[in-house]
Amino acid sequence: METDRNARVRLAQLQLYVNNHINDQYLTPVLTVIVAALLTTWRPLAWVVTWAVVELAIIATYLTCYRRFRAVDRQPHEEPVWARRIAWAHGAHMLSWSSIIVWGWVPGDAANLMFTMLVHLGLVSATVAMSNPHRRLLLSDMSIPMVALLAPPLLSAGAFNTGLAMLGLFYCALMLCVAAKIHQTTAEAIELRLRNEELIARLERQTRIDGLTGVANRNHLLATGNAEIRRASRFGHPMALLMLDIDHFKSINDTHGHLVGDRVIKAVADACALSLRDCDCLGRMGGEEFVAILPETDLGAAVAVAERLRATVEALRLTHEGRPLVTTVSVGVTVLESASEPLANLLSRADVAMYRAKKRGRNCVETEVTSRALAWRPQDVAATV
Ligand SMILES: Nc1nc2c(ncn2[C@@H]2O[C@H](COP(=O)(O)OP(=O)(O)OP(=O)(O)O)[C@@H](O)[C@H]2O)c(=O)[nH]1
Repeated sequence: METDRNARVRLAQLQLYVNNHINDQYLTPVLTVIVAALLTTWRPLAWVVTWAVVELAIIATYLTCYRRFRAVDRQPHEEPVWARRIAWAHGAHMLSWSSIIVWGWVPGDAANLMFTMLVHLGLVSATVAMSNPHRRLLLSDMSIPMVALLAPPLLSAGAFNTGLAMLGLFYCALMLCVAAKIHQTTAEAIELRLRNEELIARLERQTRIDGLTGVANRNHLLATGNAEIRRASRFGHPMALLMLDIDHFKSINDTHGHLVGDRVIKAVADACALSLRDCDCLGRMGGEEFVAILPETDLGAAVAVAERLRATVEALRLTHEGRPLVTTVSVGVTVLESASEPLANLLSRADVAMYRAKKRGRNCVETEVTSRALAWRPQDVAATV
């Protein structure tokens, strides 16, 4: 979990880095042209044009890499791969700019030296400002312009050049401290955000899920039921509702204790949830009573589902201390009978049916529909909406 969160923090740092750099598409081509124009003062036009063309191609490559990164659904374990790709793509850009030193610098020409140093001061500053979120990228981006900033004055003798090298060194040290601080702050902020997101997701889950069984709780079940009624009414589709109650549950509690009773409730919920479709919603109404909302299901299909659930629970072979726990359910079935019918009506009909099943001897399925159900056809609604 902790390793996963670390990978997610680094992934978020990569995201920040890419977001920071995505506007390079407007800035870097313009800067390339301006710097190239200035370089023509010292170097032959053909060299400068070649450099500018190569640099523009490198910019296009790393921007493509960023766009891909933003377009895909990234998983935490892929972070090192993306970090490497992005570091290479942007590192090439930094190398290209730093190459100005190799061929653009004219030894002994102070104005030219100041120009190349200024370019690299700018690169180091921008790198700190934009690359700080991610250690790997900071390294790949910063080390090249830093070397390029310090190398030229060091290569020339004299107090002036030594002074410039010292200044450059001081500036780089300062920027490294600033980068470390920003890195720490952003990492903390990202980690806090991720923890908050996890917490919110857990809280949201808790408001929907029944703590004992893991199926929907009463509130979520009722909300889903109402939403499914609206959808079924709007499109004129059928919808069914089942009510399941564990038989003689009180005697399980009384004989084996509440903890065993809880285990039985959980086992029944698990078995029923596994037997339903993904689009169905199984919820615990309370105690040992469950309700299943079945979208796109007419009465015949709903009875078949109810029978399947009943048989599934009957087939459970639960034991406690070597003794079998006989577990069965009685199921009441009903369907949506008219457009926008209140959920309470369906619950009440399913309840009536379920109690009829109890009276019939339990471990069976009963249905309850009123005569209006026979008159109402789903397609009538579809034709009028
Ligand atoms: N272990 C446990 N027991 C619960 C829970 N909620 C309700 N109960 C108990 O479940 C029992 C339900 O019993 P009754 O409603 O009388 O029904 P029954 O014994 O299942 O009998 P029939 O429904 O008529 O088959 C009661 O004793 C409740 O205290 C729970 O979350 N865990």
